[in-house]
Amino acid sequence: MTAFEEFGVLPEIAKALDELEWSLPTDIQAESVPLILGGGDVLMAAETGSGKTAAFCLPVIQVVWETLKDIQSGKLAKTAKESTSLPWTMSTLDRGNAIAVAPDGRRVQSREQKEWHGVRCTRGVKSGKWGFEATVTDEGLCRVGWSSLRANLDLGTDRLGFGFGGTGKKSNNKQFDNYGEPFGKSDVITCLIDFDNGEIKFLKNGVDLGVAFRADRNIIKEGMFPAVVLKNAEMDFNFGHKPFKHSLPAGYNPIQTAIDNNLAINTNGTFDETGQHTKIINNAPQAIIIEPSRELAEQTSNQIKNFKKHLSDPAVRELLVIGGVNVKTQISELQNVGADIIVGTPGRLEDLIQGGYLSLANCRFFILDEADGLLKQGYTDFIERLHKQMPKITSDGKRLQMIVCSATLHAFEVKKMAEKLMHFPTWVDLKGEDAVPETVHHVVVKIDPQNDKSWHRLKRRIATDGVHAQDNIGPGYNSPETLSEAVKILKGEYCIKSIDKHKMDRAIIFCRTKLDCDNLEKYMRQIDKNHYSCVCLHGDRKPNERKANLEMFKNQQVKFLICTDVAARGLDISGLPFMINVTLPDEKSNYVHRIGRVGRAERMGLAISLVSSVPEKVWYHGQWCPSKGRNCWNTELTDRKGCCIWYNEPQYLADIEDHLNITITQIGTDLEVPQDEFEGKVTYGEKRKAMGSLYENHTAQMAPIVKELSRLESQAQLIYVKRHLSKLARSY
Ligand SMILES: Nc1ncnc2c1ncn2[C@@H]1O[C@H](COP(=O)(O)OP(=O)(O)OP(=O)(O)O)[C@@H](O)[C@H]1O
Repeated sequence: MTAFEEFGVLPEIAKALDELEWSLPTDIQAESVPLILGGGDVLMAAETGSGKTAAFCLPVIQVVWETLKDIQSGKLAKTAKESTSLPWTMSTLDRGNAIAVAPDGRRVQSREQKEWHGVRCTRGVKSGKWGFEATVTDEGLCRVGWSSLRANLDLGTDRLGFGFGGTGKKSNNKQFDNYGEPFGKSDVITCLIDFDNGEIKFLKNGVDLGVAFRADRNIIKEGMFPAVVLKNAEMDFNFGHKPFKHSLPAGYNPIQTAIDNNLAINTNGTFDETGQHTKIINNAPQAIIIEPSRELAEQTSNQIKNFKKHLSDPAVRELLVIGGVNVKTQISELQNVGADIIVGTPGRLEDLIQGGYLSLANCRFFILDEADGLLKQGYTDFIERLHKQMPKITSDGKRLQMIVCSATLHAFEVKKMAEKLMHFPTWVDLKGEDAVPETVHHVVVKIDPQNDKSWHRLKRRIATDGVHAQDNIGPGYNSPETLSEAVKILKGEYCIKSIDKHKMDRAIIFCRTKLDCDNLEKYMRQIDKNHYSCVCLHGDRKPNERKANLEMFKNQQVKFLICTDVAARGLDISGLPFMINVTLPDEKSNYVHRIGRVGRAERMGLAISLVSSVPEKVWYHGQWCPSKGRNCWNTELTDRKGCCIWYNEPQYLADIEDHLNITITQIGTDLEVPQDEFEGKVTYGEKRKAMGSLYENHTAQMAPIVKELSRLESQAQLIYVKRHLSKLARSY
């Protein structure tokens, strides 16, 4: 049995992992895989390169395959029917689409903040005197009571439903009147119905609040069912499966004891109407994985292909849905071949869903990779819209699982979203804060045009972004504009110097703008197109070119990949030894992601950031820029409706250090990187050799101590034996 199988992974998937020479799960995989297989919502925070992709892909593929297998064998239809026909639980069929019912059917939760969502019980009563208890288990708004099967799920808004709300109002047919008193978290509401007198009343924590409704007998005789409607709230129900907290008034019985003529069955929602999970529908996948960039989506999709390759009968169908690819091909694939797992970017996913080509009706896994990045890019509404359309409980009684991951998950936006959308989520958080892996050596070098005046006399230099084209600048000036231009020129030089100094033959280089990338690409090619062979990856390059460039870099046909933050997250380039930040990212979390392109899968990596010591005036084209940056020459500052800002890099560096709670090593302009005090000399791109040698050292260091301990141990034993013997001698 492989180590992965011990964590519950199917042998067929474990075989694929074995072929990839993955012998052990990484820490994040060991913690997350069992949680996801067990049905939980998970927030997965772990360093870059720690194997998060497999941590969610493996269990998702497995559950999807097992579900397909059950559907194929007809087992699912049977279990689904059994689970929803459980007596005296809240129904998974007769409920609003944003209300979750816990697996035992007795706790319900809605995280929808703007709308009410209701649910009814699987059983009801049509004569006699009955009661049940509902306990408020979380803050929020709730209304609980009785309704007939024909009533609106928004309890109390039509003639057929009778509710008592937390604000201290009773309601029927949209008429809200004061009743009893308000209730909230931890309060227990007993709901009572007396068919003989047509009375409905409530107790709060055992105190009788009096008759709330005298109901029309013609209505209640159809059968009345326990019902609740929630707005961002949670309630727990006891129909009599355990002792009530407060005894029922005389003459009333626990509703669960109703039988025969007293009993009514909830027939709302049948499998033929809603139970799509019992059949395979081509365009209704079981899992949606959202990635922030096309490259990352493609990478995840490739990983899935690798992991599932030995799963057959039925095969798991996965589909990549990204922009830049013909949409008609994707639609035809969805309609004709179908997909069980979809990996996509937000734009194209939205198009397919809006167009009705992709249905979320069977979705049971909603996965946000690089979740903080997606939220910061403004996809909050999109994510909420999709979540709203997904059933919170599938008709076979399984809960929608949401999995959210990133190396920088400790962001306000993520916590807010988790509170709103996730149900009882577990944080798998290996460090408790955003952190840089030990395998990444990251340093900064200060670029100071006042100290390093080499920019005065350069014969050949990088083309700059043109921000100072209209300014009076030059070596004779000492203006901020001159220094800003000088920094841009010097950064080109230091980038080349870094490559030469560390004999880099493979590196990813991050620039702030697409224009900066293009300029650096031209400059490197101009110096020596073979020695500095390079390609660009940024949003202005055509999808095919982006793809081809990344492939060329991965296959080592070119040495350098120059990119914007579009490539900051997630890209996994095997054994990449070096990265250079020509400018620090505007968004501090992206520092962690950018430098995390090296030092992955236990290989060592070096990240050098060039940080200007003076302010640099740079482009900043906002929504207001009519050309969105193309050929824009508005060098006014943004507060004057222009398209430039003064970039304060030392401040960005301080923010990053503050966020990571570290001081990043500063190296001199000779770019010499000090040896690591533990690792000694490191070969970047290689696995940590230190593991072996350090261990040997460690053994040598420990040897005299172990010897001394062993001497003391035998001395202690001798003393004990001597004492024991002399004691024995004395007793005889
Ligand atoms: N159990 C394992 N054994 C060996 N290699 C692994 C294992 N798990 C993952 N890897 C490899 O580690 C590398 C990093 O994995 P992955 O891309 O999933 O990292 P990540 O945590 O998602 O990083 P990022 O935060 O940068 O997206 C990949 O090359 C992957 O193939």
